[in-house]
Amino acid sequence: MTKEKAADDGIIRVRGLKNQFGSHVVHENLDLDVYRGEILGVVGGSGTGKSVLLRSITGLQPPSEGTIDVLGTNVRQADDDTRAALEARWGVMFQDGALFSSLTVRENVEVPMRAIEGLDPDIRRDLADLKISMVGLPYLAGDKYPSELSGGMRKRAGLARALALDPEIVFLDEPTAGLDPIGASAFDALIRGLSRSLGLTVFLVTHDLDTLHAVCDRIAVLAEKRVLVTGTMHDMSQVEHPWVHEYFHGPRARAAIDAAQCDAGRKG
Ligand SMILES: Nc1ncnc2c1ncn2[C@@H]1O[C@H](COP(=O)(O)OP(=O)(O)OP(=O)(O)O)[C@@H](O)[C@H]1O
Repeated sequence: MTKEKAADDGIIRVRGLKNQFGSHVVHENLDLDVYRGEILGVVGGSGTGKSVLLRSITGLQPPSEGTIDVLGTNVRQADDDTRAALEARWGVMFQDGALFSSLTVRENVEVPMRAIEGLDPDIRRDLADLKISMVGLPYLAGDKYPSELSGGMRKRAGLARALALDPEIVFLDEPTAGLDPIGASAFDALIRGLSRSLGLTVFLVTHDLDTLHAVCDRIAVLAEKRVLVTGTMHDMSQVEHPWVHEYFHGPRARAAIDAAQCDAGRKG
């Protein structure tokens, strides 16, 4: 996947985005393209506005300025019906899974499906169980409440809910945060496998260098209130900007490169 992708492959197109809270300008003149079928990793220092960007694209955080097109629809100008139809074509997984604590995992996954008129409850239940198994949770997890699950299982449940309506795009906010390294690698493999098998486009906010190596086709770096640079991991290693250089050449970056090479060696 390269920066020269054809414009009609663009599935998300952000132009001139501005987000401001009081006098605090988080984004200014931010442009970003996400291409169909790719896994885009969004990185940047703490407070650079990665989550705000995700929330702007998904309509949860109305920006001060700019245009946001998703799947050919201008998100900011869409009427309620158009927005509802659009929201059915994407799924969002928030950091903590954002599950309803009073519902079982299966009931949580069924929540987005309740918007489908005339869907038989038994079929809805079966579909929810299918999503639960797709994310690698044991069958019995469907009957459990979020509080009865480990952090990693809750994240998987959150992903199952994001996949409830067979979306074309999934937005993931720090999916591996708080997981141990083995759990994080397993989650990386799950994201990669689902993206490839379902043809999903993935917008993935992360701090996790291992995830960038293992999962992402392309990286977008947020700095100086905008998307400073986009490209492959290899492209990132050539960028001279101080934050980008430190992030992609620091001790953690070297450890992640060693781990990725080790993994490639095992597979090869
Ligand atoms: N609703 C809000 N009201 C006021 N300020 C906000 C609001 N949402 C976000 N911000 C501010 O916007 C900035 C960007 O926040 P955001 O959570 O997007 O950063 P981030 O890059 O995701 O950070 P981190 O990597 O630490 O999660 C922060 O300074 C935050 O305090």
